[in-house]
Amino acid sequence: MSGSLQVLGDVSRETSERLSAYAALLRKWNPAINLVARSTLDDLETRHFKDSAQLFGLCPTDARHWVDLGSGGGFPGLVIAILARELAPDLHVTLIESDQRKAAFLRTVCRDLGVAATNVIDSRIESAKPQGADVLSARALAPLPRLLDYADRHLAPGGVALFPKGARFAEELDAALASWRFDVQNHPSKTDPQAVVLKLGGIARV
Ligand SMILES: C[S@@+](CC[C@H](N)C(=O)[O-])C[C@H]1O[C@@H](n2cnc3c(N)ncnc32)[C@H](O)[C@@H]1O
Repeated sequence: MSGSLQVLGDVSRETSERLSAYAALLRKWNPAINLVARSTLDDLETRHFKDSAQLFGLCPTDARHWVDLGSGGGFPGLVIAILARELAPDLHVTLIESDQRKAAFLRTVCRDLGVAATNVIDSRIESAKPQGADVLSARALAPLPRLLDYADRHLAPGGVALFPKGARFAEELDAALASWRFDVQNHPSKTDPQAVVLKLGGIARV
């Protein structure tokens, strides 16, 4: 992994080495448990690492608990945890992933890379204890209305949700507004011209 994640500016050599070690473990485990689509392995850095890292810049400075839902191979949550180790040492990261083999992978990466302030919950989002997150993220998990049900369970009052979405994000926002009200900012994706990162606050049922 290059020392500059571009979307973030420079990271230290130690962080860059941790990200590279994570990428190596991902390549090793991927054939067995399909952590990311094989077609994306040639472009891991942009498709997964930079795509995840861009969310870090949207994190409120006073956030203490970031919860990533349906983390899969660790995107975006585990990239955030690795960056936080250097850039936001007071930020604790929780990864919720119900697939036991993927959860085992996430724990292995955290242990091998010394990413200590990270907790992996290997249960379903719907049954995990409410997390009181300051920041909630989920990539490629569910349509926005379902993500808002999850936010209702796991977000603290005043917390924000960061949801990367594709070109049809406006339709998802319309569908969600039938049952929810929220403030929304659309941040153009730094890795995909069709995509956005939705930043939602003030989430409440209509
Ligand atoms: C399409 S993958 C996306 C993984 C990752 N966020 C990414 O962008 O690469 C969705 C992941 O969410 C997990 N998942 C789906 N529904 C879940 C639920 N209700 N509770 C916990 N994990 C769930 C799946 O096991 C899978 O690993």
